Amino acid sequence: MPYKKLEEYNIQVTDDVKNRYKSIIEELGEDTTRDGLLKTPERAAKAMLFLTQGYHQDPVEVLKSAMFKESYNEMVIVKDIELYSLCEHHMLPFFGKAHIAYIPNGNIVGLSKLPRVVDIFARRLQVQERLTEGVLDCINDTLKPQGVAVVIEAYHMCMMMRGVQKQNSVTTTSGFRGQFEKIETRNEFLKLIGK
Ligand SMILES: Nc1nc2c(ncn2[C@@H]2O[C@H](COP(=O)(O)OP(=O)(O)OP(=O)(O)O)[C@@H](O)[C@H]2O)c(=O)[nH]1
Ligand SMILES: [Zn+2]
Repeated sequence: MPYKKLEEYNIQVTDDVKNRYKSIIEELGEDTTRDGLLKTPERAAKAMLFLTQGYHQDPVEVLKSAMFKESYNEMVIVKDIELYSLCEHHMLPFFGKAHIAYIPNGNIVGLSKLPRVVDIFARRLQVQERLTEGVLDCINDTLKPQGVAVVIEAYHMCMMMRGVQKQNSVTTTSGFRGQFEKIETRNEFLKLIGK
């Protein structure tokens, strides 16, 4: 699929999706002809298409579009990348931060591309574990660095608003490849992100 910048993404809402949202709202007991709800099926459909636009975007293309030959071979860290995703079990948001590090192996990548890759994987129906591995493997396979590390910390609305109703529990997932499999490199990264 061709690489488009997120802001250029053209979202099409079909009447079919709109009508399905309308039926759901009516099933919930609401009146879809009242003023406030008239445009809600369309708005909801648009919002959901926005939140799942990652299915139409290629993270490999994003990384390849800004890879530069450089001899720098120390750790590069982009931390505190905010992320918003949807859990695939309840289609409720989970949100938090991603921290990414890599050690180049001849190529560096445009820094903004790392948050873009996070967004592409986050804007799909996800579990936090697969989101973490998706970002990790994409960077590892495309950039082929000496090592890559990804840590994600997130709050899950399905555990906050419903279900067990725990407001303060944070889920942390992580993945390490290459040099970061060595304990001292991993510890340096964790120290630099404040963990
Ligand atoms: N591993 C993992 N689990 C998740 C994630 N997001 C949501 N879940 C969990 O997915 C599970 C789905 O379990 P089910 O028992 O089928 O669903 P449920 O009856 O709604 O479960 P409760 O949330 O416990 O009420 C729940 O335990 C959620 O907390 C995630 O990113 N990773
Ligand atoms: Zn859930």
